[in-house]
Parts: sequence; structure tokens; C-alpha cells
Amino acid sequence: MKSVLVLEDGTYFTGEGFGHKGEAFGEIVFNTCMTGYQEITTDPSYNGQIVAMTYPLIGNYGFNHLDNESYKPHIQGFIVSELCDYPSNWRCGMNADKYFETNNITGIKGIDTRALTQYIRKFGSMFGMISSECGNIDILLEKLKTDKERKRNLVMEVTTKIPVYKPGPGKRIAILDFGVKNNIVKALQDRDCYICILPAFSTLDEIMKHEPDGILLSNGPGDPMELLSVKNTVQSLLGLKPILGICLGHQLLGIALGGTTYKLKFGHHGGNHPVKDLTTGRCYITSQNHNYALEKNFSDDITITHVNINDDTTEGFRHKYMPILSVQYHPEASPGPQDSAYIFDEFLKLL
Ligand SMILES: NC(=O)CC[C@H](N)C(=O)O
Repeated sequence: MKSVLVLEDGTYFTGEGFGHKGEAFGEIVFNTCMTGYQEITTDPSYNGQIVAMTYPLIGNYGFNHLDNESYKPHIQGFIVSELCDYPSNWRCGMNADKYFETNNITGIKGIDTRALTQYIRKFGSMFGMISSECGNIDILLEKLKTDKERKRNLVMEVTTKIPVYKPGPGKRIAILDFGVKNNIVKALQDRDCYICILPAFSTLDEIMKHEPDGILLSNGPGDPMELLSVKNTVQSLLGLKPILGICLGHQLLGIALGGTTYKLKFGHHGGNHPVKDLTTGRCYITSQNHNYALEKNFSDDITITHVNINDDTTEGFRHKYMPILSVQYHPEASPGPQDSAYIFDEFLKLL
């Protein structure tokens, strides 16, 4: 089936549809990972976004029931160059086409993802849509405009509605779930923690009644500056319990401490971002997935501990007086790299 990818500035690419036949709308982001496409599709931080994979062949080890970052895919649409129809792996449950069809996700293949990526790098990330139903670009641009204006609460759409418990013999960690990835929960379970996953908009009392030893502010979709009520909750948590922020959680922690975020031109979405630990001088290869970044030097009470070697953006900080640790990248990265898993141990040392 013929399909078209239209960007909000009128640029379009034609290809072939796969998965669910229909239309998909969202911000187009490119991801440079060579593997881990199932983790990417199921990462709730991608809610509201259509992901273009720069690696030219996607789907070659199929999809399984083990590699999910949440209970379902959250990407709005998927763009690839070549999609593998006949995957080969002992864990494979189904091929990509079937997976996206079953999960109602519209994809497009046969796209020159290199040209698309270069375009986004040049002009910045923008909204777009995939359609396998209509080839009239003017009609599609009208639809795209309407969808872009639609107000969505991206975090509310993905957060847990009720507290979820994962018992363990160790420290009690309350996770504020803005769209938490399974591998963050697993990283804490591997360290024996008792975990309470709480709705994103929980109040201070609702959090503290679980008597946590520490709080983890999770990753999640959207613009952190739009989460004002969460900022107030995080402010009231400061100093009460040790806190670890990851990605959106890191941004929210920075905002609660007086910082501001800004939008990157095309974001960081990939598995090989070099990050320098300023305290040791060591470089770590990290997995990243974010469109916003925290301004540096927002408070005299914090120390910037990590920066991105590619563009010098803030990648981590610590509070000088309170037990607060925060990273923009993903220490729980799966399939990897796992260089930064030690961040969870550093957090547990603060409890
Ligand atoms: N992975 C995340 O938590 C993403 C954080 C935020 N939504 C951003 O794009 O910057």
C-alpha cells in the first residue's frame, strides 16, 4: 500500500505503508540506535512522537514479549528505510508488520531516512504525519495543522492510574511515574528494592504515606515546563528524602531547584552519546532520548556533574547540601550501553 510522510512545512516523502492502515500524527524525531527498536516503540517518553530510525534495516530480530519498556507501544508512528519481513532470532514472536498492525501503529518504509534526518538536523524537529489513506498533500497539511493544535496531556496519558507495588526485601523507593520504563523498575528490583509506582500527579501526602526511603522521578513525554503542578510537588519533596531524577525527572528536578529548560534543535535520541563525568574526567557512552535540556548554572547550590561531549549540554547534577542526584541520560539503558548503571548504586548510597 502506498503511503506518504508529510512534514508541517510541506516537504513530503513517499513510501510504502506497513502495520496499521491509517493516519498518524506527531513530532518527528530521529533515533540513531542500531538495535533496541522494540524498547524504543514501547518507551512512554515517545508518546506524541513519530520515530524515524536512521539505521537502514529494522526488524531483523523480530518482536518478542520480553523487550518491552511498557505494556504497549507509545510511539505515534514509525519511519524506516527497510523493514525486515523474515526476522531470525530464537526469541522472535512476530515480524514488525504484524506487530505494528496488532498494536494499531501506522508505519512507513522505503523512506530515505538519511535525507529526512539531514533535513531535520538543518531545519529543526517539526510536526508531521504519515498517511496511507490520502495522497493529497494540501488536505493532509490541513489535517496536520488541526492535530498540532490539539491540546494533550502526554504524561496523564501514560502514567499509572493507581499505585502499583513491586515488593522486595530492600529499601522502599517511590517512583513518580511520568511514563516510567520497565528497565528503571528492573534496575531497582535487581538491587532488592521495594517499589511503589505512583501516579504522576500524586500529592506530597499521597507520596509520603508509602514511607519511601527515596524518591525516583522518572522519564516521560513532553515539555517539562508544562508540568507546573509537578514542579510544586517536587519542590515540597526537596530535602525530605533522597531523590534521583532521570531524563524528564531530571528536568523537573532542575526546574524545582530554580532552573529552566529549553528545546534542543533536534534532540538527542540514540545509544552512543558521549558524556563526561566532570568529577573524574571519565567519558561514558550513554543512551539518550530527549528534546529538552536544562540550562546550566541555575543555582549556586548545585554542581553540574556531567556534560554531553557533542554539544556541551547539561547531562547531570548533584545538590551540594541535599541528597539529590540527577541525570539526563538513561542509566537503565536496554539493550545498552550499560556504562552508567552505577548511578543506581550511587542513589542507593544516599538512602
Ligand atoms: N525520555 C524522557 O524522559 C524525555 C524527557 C522530555 N520529554 C524531553 O523530550 O526532553
